[in-house]
Amino acid sequence: MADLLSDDAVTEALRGLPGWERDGDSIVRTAKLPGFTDAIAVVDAVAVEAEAADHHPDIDIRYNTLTFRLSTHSEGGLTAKDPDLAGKISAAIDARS
Ligand SMILES: C[C@H](O)[C@H](O)[C@H]1CNC2=NC(N)=NC(=O)C2=N1
Repeated sequence: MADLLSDDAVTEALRGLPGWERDGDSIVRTAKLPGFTDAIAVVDAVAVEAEAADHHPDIDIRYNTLTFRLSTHSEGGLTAKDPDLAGKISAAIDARS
């Protein structure tokens, strides 16, 4: 169980997450990597983080461009789990950009 974030809390969290935007009940980031294998390496690193957090992003893979979408399905919106994992996804992107 995790509490839904207020609109202000979401705005505040996104201030510390460059590249992430709110889309309704989700936060979303698209990132272009140098190539396909870099993109897959990011997905692989994110899979490890997602399993550790028991929190899983929707991932769209288009050649070297990844789109991550985060929402807490069990709560029907955004909780602290979403910006937490967003930060880890951004670190995985930065490490391979
Ligand atoms: C049973 C398991 O803990 C749940 O299904 C987890 C798994 N991963 C999840 N991921 C996301 N994004 N939202 C959830 O509510 C969620 N629930």
